[in-house]
Amino acid sequence: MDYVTLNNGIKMPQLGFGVWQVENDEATKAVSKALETGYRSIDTAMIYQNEKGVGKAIKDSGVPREDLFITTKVWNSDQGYENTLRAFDESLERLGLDYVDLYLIHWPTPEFDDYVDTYKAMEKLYNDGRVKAIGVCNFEIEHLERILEECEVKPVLNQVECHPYLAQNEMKEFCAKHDIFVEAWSPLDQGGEALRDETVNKIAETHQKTPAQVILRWHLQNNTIVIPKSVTPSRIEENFNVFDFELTAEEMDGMHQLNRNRRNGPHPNDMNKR
Ligand SMILES: NC(=O)C1=CN([C@@H]2O[C@H](COP(=O)(O)OP(=O)(O)OC[C@H]3O[C@@H](n4cnc5c(N)ncnc54)[C@H](OP(=O)(O)O)[C@@H]3O)[C@@H](O)[C@H]2O)C=CC1
Ligand SMILES: O=C1CO[C@H](CO)[C@@H](O)[C@@H]1O
Repeated sequence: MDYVTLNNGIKMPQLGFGVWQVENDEATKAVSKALETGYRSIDTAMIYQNEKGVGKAIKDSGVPREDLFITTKVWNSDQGYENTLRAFDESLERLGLDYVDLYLIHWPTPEFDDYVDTYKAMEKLYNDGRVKAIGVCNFEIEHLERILEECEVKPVLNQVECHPYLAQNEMKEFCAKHDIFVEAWSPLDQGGEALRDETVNKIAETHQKTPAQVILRWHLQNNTIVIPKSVTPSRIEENFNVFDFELTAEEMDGMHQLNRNRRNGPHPNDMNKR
């Protein structure tokens, strides 16, 4: 397992495990399998409604708390200073933890213009030692610039949709300049088209690996943090088994050519649902 060092000195596994669209009981099973396999970073959110199931797997696993890296997120309807503090307490209780490693704003919802207040509540949680790191999701460069100008604690990462068909090159460049990691959500294109891509499949054949492993390797070699989701035990293992091969510069270049700026999720400026 490779770790990255975030801009506040905290270490985070570069490969983690996502649990969107997994209900509590199934989340307990999937996270238990992931922890057994060796994953140490789990990505959930209040809106996934599975923090309890995730918490149960953590508790049952017996893995020491300090070896785990647990991420959850404040949902759109909980934004604002006081709401965020309350939502955080509720998430912590559902998870059965006394701190989380990373707390993220789920969407900027720019029409409501309260992500700066939300972030300031997260700074309080950070300064009080209740979260080890804070960051954002789905922020555009203009949103990040406001946080960098108006707040004191730099976000450690921006979690955005990213896969070979949505490479996020501009965001990667901006984040690298500011010592902020990009974390890829839907890193496997939600199990869709990118896994069937001809270039990806040819590279997979060369290395005797699967298309998913090749895509995860591309993310890792781009210095991106990844959180693939699966409820299938064999895929949970497959997605973890990506540290014994490397893509060549030429293969990386071939993968970079696949970008077509094609999203599965909404554009962040269009996500203003509360
Ligand atoms: N901040 C945000 O706004 C968002 C964050 N996220 C986070 O990112 C995580 C990952 O993104 P997600 O959208 O779930 O999509 P992923 O790109 O991780 O793809 C998950 C899908 O791919 C399938 N899959 C997994 N591994 C393989 C494999 N090796 N071969 C073939 N198919 C595979 C899974 O099927 P199966 O489970 O049946 O095995 C599932 O259908 C989420 O779970 C969540 O934690 C996601 C969306 C938005
Ligand atoms: O993480 C995510 C998955 O769930 C949400 C919807 O329920 C999405 O909006 C979000 O991007």
